[in-house]
Amino acid sequence: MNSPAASPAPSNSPRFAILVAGGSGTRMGAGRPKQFLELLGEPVLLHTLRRFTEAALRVQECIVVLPQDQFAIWQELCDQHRVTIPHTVVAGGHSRWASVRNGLIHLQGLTTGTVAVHDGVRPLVPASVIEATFAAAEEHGAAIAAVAPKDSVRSVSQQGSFALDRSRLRLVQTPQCFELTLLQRAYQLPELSTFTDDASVVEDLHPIQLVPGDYRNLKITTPEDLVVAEALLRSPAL
Ligand SMILES: Nc1ccn([C@@H]2O[C@H](COP(=O)(O)OP(=O)(O)OP(=O)(O)O)[C@@H](O)[C@H]2O)c(=O)n1
Ligand SMILES: C[C@](O)(CO)[C@H](O)COP(=O)(O)O
Repeated sequence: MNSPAASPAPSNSPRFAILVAGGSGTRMGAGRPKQFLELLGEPVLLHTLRRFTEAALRVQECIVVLPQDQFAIWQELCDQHRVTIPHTVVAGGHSRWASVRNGLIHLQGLTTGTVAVHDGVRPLVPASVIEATFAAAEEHGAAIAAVAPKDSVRSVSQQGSFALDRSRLRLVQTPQCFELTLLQRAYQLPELSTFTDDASVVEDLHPIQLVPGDYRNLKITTPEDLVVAEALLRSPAL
């Protein structure tokens, strides 16, 4: 059931970011979790954290979600790279959903504000996309970044495959921003295997606004993504 659009948040309403980095990076197949692999000499997660701490974004607190057994590695990396960016580290869970929920537990008790959930392994997200997604969520309650597919798309089954109308499809990115109490309510519902992102957790409670994402905002998933990400980071346009 969809509830009516939230009333717009005031422009000084607090903003929070949950950066989920609790995964194990099986598709990357590297010796260490992909959030700690280096891009231009710095960990992927550090690039991501920096994106959310640009002053103009007014993010009050960044919560980094990591597997508990990786806290020490992250601390070592922060020491090694002299990281002074304030952030809170919270333990991850058995799935992305559980990691987001743990991030939200840290914000328990707060009743106002907007929260961005972002993959710790999307280090190239432009500040303009973060700002636009926060602003849309502050106006409408729930907003996510997405881009149109560039390739043709087919639906496959054991019977064969057929073409889909790509003009009706969008590829979903993060950040995904929500009015804090809406996201808290959505994450009190039971976990479903169909949840692949936060919009799928929220959509039965509230309509989701789509905000133009960015093709450079790739998710580091397989080894070639690292090569592309480094090339993009070197390009002056980002
Ligand atoms: N238990 C989990 C699983 C995933 N994530 C995070 O969710 C984001 C998107 O997930 P994905 O790219 O699938 O990361 P991994 O789960 O690490 O990768 P893989 O599926 O290849 O194992 C990543 O930032 C990942 O760290 C998380 O916080 N907690
Ligand atoms: C949240 C996400 O990045 C949006 O595209 C994506 O759904 C994560 O999926 P994954 O299966 O964890 O890679």
